[in-house]
Amino acid sequence: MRKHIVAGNWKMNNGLSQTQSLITDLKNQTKSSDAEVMIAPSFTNLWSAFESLRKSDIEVIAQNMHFAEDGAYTGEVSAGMLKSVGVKTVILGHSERREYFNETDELLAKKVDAALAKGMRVIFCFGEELADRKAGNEENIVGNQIKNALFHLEATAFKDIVLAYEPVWAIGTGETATPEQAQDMHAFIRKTLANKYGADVADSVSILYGGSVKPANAEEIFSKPDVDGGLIGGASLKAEDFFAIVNAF
Ligand SMILES: O=C(CO)COP(=O)(O)O
Repeated sequence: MRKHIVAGNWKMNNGLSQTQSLITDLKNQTKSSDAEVMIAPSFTNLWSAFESLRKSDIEVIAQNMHFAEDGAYTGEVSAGMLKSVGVKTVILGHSERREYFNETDELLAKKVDAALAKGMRVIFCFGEELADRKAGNEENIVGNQIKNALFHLEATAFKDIVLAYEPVWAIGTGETATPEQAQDMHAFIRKTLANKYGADVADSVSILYGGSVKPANAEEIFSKPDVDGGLIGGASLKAEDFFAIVNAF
């Protein structure tokens, strides 16, 4: 059985006191689904979030990392640093990193390798832009993003990989992929994995959908057979909304 996962990507939101109050609110929520729950606060709040959630089953994860072990990379954070504050999972390849920080497939391949080498789990994000979808080119774009950053890996590496399909046109826009569009793309992603690594690997990898998931649409999206969870932006900043989504499974 593939894992159901709901992860909140807080992006560049919440200072220390807001982080602590949101975590208090999260701890007051009741989980009634089998989904693994994760939150990704900013780097500055990882340690305090980890400490506050030590006894909870909400995992604290990071939004990004550098590929180098350490050294002269001003402003960057390594896998080792993340592990030193209890973080075991990192989001890589978010479209905002690709767009605003010029992260390429080639760079992301190095980051994936660095994270896996440290024994971390990776939530690897990708997705097409609106123009790609309008041109009917979305499968090509997504297929290449996956191949270029991940297909140098051995099959065994996929036990530590979670995929997140986030169509850029649906992020923060209020526009969601329809459940059918999400299902079609997730099925394509699984087929792409199966062609390279075989059905066993393809069937074992959780594929999350991200892009304007809200309490009102989560249940329908999560009901699709190849949608194994969600990567949630805006709606993860309110504990009640986030748990309504967690409990949509
Ligand atoms: O980018 C996202 C999660 O990583 C999605 O953001 P929204 O849920 O705000 O559209």
